[in-house]
Amino acid sequence: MTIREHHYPTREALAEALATGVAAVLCGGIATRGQAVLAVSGGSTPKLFFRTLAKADLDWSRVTVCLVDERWVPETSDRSNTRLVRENLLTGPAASARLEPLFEEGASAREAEDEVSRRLAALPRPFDAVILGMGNDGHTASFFPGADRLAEAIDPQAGHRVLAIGAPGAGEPRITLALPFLLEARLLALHIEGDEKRETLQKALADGTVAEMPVRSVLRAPREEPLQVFWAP
Ligand SMILES: O=C(O)[C@H](O)[C@@H](O)[C@H](O)[C@H](O)COP(=O)(O)O
Repeated sequence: MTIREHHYPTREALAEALATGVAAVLCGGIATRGQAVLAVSGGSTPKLFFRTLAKADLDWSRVTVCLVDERWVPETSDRSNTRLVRENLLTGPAASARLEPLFEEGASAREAEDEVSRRLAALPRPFDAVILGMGNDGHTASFFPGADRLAEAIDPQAGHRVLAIGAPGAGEPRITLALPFLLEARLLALHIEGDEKRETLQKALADGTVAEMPVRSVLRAPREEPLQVFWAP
């Protein structure tokens, strides 16, 4: 896939630009099919982007937000990506968006997989926008090096929408959208910040295996539309 890099002098400028781009895509989805779906990543990077996007002037009641991946912890945990989205994105005008969480109380990630998959099946496809993050170990979504179900998660033939996944570097068990589902998105973006992540991306773009740096499964995927990389120092 073609990679288009957008560099900004500050994280604030990046957040403004990414929020403007995502809001435009969501407006387009609402205009053409009456609703829009946005899948976002968790972790520490997206907070400022979420707070900026939350102020966008669009009909949020027609937007569904879901996560690219989730750590299998309840929303009371400060590791919960759902909590991060609720507290930073679903605020102000965006509070009227619908949240489709990946977590199910009282079940393991593996037990909840079918039910979460059924809930996701009810969402319009392709998603309007998918915003990925990346770790310095070369993971994106919950496609971690050494993950127990990495092959299934990135295999277009496996037929998963979502799957439970575990890896030594992942902390708690996780659930992640599968690669083919992510690749369908109208806007596919990778949001990274700092010199270390820029170097990680350069390394991922060079030769090497997908198992070693699973973000390569995205970078090397056959997709006509480019991957939009947003970076700031
Ligand atoms: O739940 C998560 O951990 C993610 O969705 C994950 O894929 C994230 O995007 C990267 O780990 C980057 O995380 P940071 O922004 O914290 O560096």
